[in-house]
Amino acid sequence: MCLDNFFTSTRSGIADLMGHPRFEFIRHDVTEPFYCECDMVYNMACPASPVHYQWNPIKTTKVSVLGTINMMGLAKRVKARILQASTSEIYGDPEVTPQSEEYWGHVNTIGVRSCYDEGKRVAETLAFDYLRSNNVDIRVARIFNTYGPGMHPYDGRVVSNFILQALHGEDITIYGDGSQTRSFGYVDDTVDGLIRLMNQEATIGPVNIGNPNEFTVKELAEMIIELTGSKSKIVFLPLPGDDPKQRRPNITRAKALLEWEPKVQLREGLTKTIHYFKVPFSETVLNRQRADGKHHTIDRSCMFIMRALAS
Ligand SMILES: O=C(O)[C@H]1O[C@H](OP(=O)(O)OP(=O)(O)OC[C@H]2O[C@@H](n3ccc(=O)[nH]c3=O)[C@H](O)[C@@H]2O)[C@H](O)[C@@H](O)[C@@H]1O
Repeated sequence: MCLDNFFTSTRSGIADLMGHPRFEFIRHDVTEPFYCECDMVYNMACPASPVHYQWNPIKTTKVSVLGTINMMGLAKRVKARILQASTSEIYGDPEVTPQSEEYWGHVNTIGVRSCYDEGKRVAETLAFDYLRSNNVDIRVARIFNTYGPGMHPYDGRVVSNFILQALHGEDITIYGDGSQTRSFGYVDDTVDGLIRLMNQEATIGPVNIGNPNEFTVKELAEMIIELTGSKSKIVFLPLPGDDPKQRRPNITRAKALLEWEPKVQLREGLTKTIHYFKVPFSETVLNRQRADGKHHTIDRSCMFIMRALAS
């Protein structure tokens, strides 16, 4: 069963699953309670791109707070195991590197990113309080900068922005001087890590799920220009408020307890992602529709809103 309100996604993302006998889609916003029978809940709900989550920051906080309360309540009622998707952003602008799960973070409570960072921190607190108060069977994953095929072209995050700019021959927009670092995790590795965390008994978390290989944003831009063979030029724009200077996971816990580590490194992952973006978005959707012989409504207005938000 999949719940989504399509705030940052489109129907095309699940088009190939529609009609599958073991897949059920329900349009729902997790800030409202939800009732069903289930064994496991993955609470992944929340806009994750800074452009999206800052667009309606109060709603972003509501998703992390009310949404987590509603999903924890569901897990409590039906005695389901629940995995809460947390984020590297709970470490804020970290003063230690790499970031291990013991680090409490360095977060601005009143900045433009606080709705997401503090919202996700409260979501972790709620998960552990539901465990302590109601014995809910929780798992908490801290996900680091995931990218890959399936991303919305106008997601607004750095990987999709740079690839689209490179493919269209537009300027590559580096915010700041490009010396800030990120550690990019390929989507298949992230999904594998989340499923392993859900399906084991050794730890409830929090567990960092990310690739410890760290790159500057400028290195990322140069790699994407090289892999696409683009003639795009790099331009430098102002750095957004509270943008973290460095981010790199310590994954000792995931290695030891989940026997997990990333398999796909950045160059390979980017190559697959570039290939995905080379097929025009609408064509990808149409191909999927042709493949399963069904017609699915494409929420085109969403694409245009995303483009406006990202610009
Ligand atoms: O994935 C994570 O661990 C978390 O961090 C991300 O935040 P951020 O790392 O800032 O994500 P991006 O928007 O992709 O930015 C990465 C870096 O690239 C820079 N950037 C972004 C976009 C762009 O066009 N140019 C550019 O230089 C940003 O300023 C930032 O320094 C997102 O908030 C979440 O997806 C997530 O929870």
